[in-house]
Amino acid sequence: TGHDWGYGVEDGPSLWHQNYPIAKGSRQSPIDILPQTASHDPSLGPIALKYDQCTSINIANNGHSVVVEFEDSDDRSVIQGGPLDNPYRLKQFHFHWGGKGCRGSEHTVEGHSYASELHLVHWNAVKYETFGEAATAPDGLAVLGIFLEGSVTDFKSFNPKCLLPSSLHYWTYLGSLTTPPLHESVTWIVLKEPIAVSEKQMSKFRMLLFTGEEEDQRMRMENNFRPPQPLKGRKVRSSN
Ligand SMILES: NS(=O)(=O)/N=C1/NCCO1
Ligand SMILES: [Zn+2]
Repeated sequence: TGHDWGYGVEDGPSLWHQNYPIAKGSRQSPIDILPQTASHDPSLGPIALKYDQCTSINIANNGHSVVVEFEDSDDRSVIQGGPLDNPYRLKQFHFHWGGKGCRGSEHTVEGHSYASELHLVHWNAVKYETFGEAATAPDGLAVLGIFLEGSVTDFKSFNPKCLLPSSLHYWTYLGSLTTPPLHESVTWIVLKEPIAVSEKQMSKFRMLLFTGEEEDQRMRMENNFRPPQPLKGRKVRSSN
């Protein structure tokens, strides 16, 4: 029941193509970002985040991550500017992390992984009626990726505004969802500066459980990240 995919040996990222052939597509995510190769594009303006009136609805363990859902019936929480032609509405945020140490992020920077990666998922409500419809359109989604690295500071609350680093410099490229159905509908915006989370907070993520096939099979939820995918000729652009 539930999803036909996971991060284990029997259902992990290398097998997803069996049920989701687009896994071998031409704009898959995540990728390994090479800062020297990213072309600096002066036409790329700053990204603007309006999360002040954000209204979270719930926080849930969906078996693959911990997800915080938002009210998306109006434009109270949007991202715009940068590579985006329209404002995109905040739908949810979730995390990917590793079992220990500094593996756990999905995007990597010159092969360097971070302990975790936060994804703020937004959809183009100007062009599409629902998140589901936007999720299958090439310009339907915009995901803001933020690296988390272990540090001794304590973790702030879940208000996305206070989760942001001081600099909003970013890399951007056209990619996909990193979890099935892997739709190639995402404009990725990955911030260059990581935010610091405490080891205590990281250990809390690691305590979240995957739901096993049999409810009594409580498997540990960790290493819920897809490895980098082929660039296939795509260009990664850099804000200033
Ligand atoms: N890891 S990801 O690309 O943000 N994947 C998803 N799936 C549903 C919403 O975001
Ligand atoms: Zn994600």
